[in-house]
Amino acid sequence: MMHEPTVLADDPFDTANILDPYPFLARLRDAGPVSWLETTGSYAVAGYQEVYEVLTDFETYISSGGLGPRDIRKDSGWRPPSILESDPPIHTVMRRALTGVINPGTVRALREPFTPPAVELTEELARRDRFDAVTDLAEKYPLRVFPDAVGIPDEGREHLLPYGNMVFNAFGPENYIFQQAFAHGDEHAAAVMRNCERENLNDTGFGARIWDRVRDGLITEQQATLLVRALLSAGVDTTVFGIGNTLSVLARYPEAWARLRQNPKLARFAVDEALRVESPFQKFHRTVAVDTELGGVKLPAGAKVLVFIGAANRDPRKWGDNADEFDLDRSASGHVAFGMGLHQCVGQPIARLEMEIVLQQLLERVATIEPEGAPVPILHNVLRGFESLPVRITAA
Ligand SMILES: O=C(O)c1ccc(-n2ccnc2)cc1
Repeated sequence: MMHEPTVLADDPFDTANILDPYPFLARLRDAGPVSWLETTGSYAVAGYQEVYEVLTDFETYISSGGLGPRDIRKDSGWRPPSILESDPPIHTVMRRALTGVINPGTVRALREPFTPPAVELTEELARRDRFDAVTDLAEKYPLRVFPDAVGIPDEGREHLLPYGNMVFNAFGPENYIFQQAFAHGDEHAAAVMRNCERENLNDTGFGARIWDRVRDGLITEQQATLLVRALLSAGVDTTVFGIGNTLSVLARYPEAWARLRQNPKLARFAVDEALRVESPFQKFHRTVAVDTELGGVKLPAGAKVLVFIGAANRDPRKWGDNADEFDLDRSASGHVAFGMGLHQCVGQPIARLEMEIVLQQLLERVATIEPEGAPVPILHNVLRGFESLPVRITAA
């Protein structure tokens, strides 16, 4: 039988709930399958089962309304819609172009060029007894390897992180975090957009391969530009936080670190379990396409649904009573840190490769790692990560 959603006055985008999200997320899961958030004027799903349902039913919960609180079909967003803000059939063509370029086969070849920068960075850090795992490593490594993989010029790379910060904060409300991210937005956007044009891309990177699909007649020139923009929008911040979050978790589990040093092949499982516990991409919206019901609650067409990835990844009904804990023996498969279904992250082979390489190189050179003081969480509307993560280490 149908019932009203639980109404919550909590603001998921206020400072307290951003800096320490998990108590609020537990309350949200316990409030019922679907809640109504008065502060954002959207429904909310935080349980694994309901999040899985929303992500996989892409015809009821659509993406062309945008991932933010506003329906960009009505008042067009701040830029042309991306693959992320598209539904079939437009999405199908763009996704096919991207999976032809980025897939486990093409990404496997990146292990060779992606490894030396991780060796350099970790060798330098292992000579110290303390460092900041975010500013000294997580923020540096992706910028050493990913722009070259896309094939963009050297100049202008300093705009990549700030631009990604804008893009992701735009999936939240236009609060002061959003305003700060957009402070020099035009400059960042112009620099990034220049590097999406074919003439500014080299002939060997992912960018050129995407433009090849224009020549094949699969996508238009504008779609090629938007796909390269997607890579540059998403390919840096997400992996910076993925690396930082993985290290923030592992630094708190010394026995897991010791086991990983004995068996570095477990790095892949450690990355998945860390992404489940501290998901970089915490939340985003979907838009209800047709009147529907979920968890006994009626959802009218046009409504926005805030999908709490980070809450689903810690749902005790899915993961058990120690869901908030890192457990190297848990199978984290099925976690939704990379989404699920039609829009599941096409960049995940690259993200996984970067996180595994950094972790494996650090494991080789660092015998023990532990937090040195409290990490500083970043104030961000939808990403979970740290501005600073001071650690103390002993060299191997
Ligand atoms: O086209 C864009 O702007 C865009 C595309 C993809 C992402 N994304 C988010 C998480 N993984 C990828 C973000 C932005």
